[in-house]
Amino acid sequence: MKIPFFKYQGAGNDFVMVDDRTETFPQDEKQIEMICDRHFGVGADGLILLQNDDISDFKMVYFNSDGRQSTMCGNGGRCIVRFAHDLDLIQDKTVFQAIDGEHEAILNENGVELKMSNVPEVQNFENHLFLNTGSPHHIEFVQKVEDVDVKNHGKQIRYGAPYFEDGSNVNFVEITSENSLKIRTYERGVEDETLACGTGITAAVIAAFEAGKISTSEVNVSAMGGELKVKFEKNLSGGYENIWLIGPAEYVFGGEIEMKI
Ligand SMILES: N[C@H](CCC[C@H](N)C(=O)O)C(=O)O
Repeated sequence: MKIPFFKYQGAGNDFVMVDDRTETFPQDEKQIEMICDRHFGVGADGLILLQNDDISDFKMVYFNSDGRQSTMCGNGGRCIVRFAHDLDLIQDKTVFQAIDGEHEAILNENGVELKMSNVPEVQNFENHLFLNTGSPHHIEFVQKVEDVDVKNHGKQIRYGAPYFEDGSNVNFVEITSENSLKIRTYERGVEDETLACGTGITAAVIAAFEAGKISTSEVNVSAMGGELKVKFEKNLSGGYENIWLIGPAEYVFGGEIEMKI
């Protein structure tokens, strides 16, 4: 079966997008892995289905490049909003459903602004913090992100205690001012460094504020693939809400993929 696809990227985190409002896309792990393969397939960090939803504009279904469905993808969420706009499904505002619930988003001169799930708790350990921004994130602060062996050190943490097979995404963060930081991320399910990770960027900003390393609630983030901004509020019960991930989300090219039913 030939299926049209549309390649999008958000700060270098790239995705194969499929308009699956007919809900006929074969959700087959091996075929999705092959589509995401950078030599034998289209090549992407993940594949995203846009499906109809009863109560909101559309539904997002996310698969990592290992072919397995996974938790929330922040950059993928920003890219599907751009995709929905390009399909004339929405104008410049939307509300859609993802695996972690409802998300608002706005398209404007900043690119796409995506409202992220609330973060009720941040766990603070001796050498790292852990929180879930729609996906699980291990955050370590380092002097210089360019000195980190992200792939090997990230893999060790991702598969080590207490994460094991389920794993976590692993972020190395360098504070560059009281309202800016640099980040590099090892992504679970891609099993490599990606050029940006939206839920990771969000987690890094919240962890930096929680650890007293930044003092503002609007933070500029430099990822390997581009610049993003995170805005948030800390609430009276110690959690975080009204969290927005802001940055570019662009169409790259389209084509057709051959799939076995
Ligand atoms: N690899 C992540 C999901 C995608 C996260 C990332 N691409 C983002 O932009 O948030 C996981 O399995 O937890």
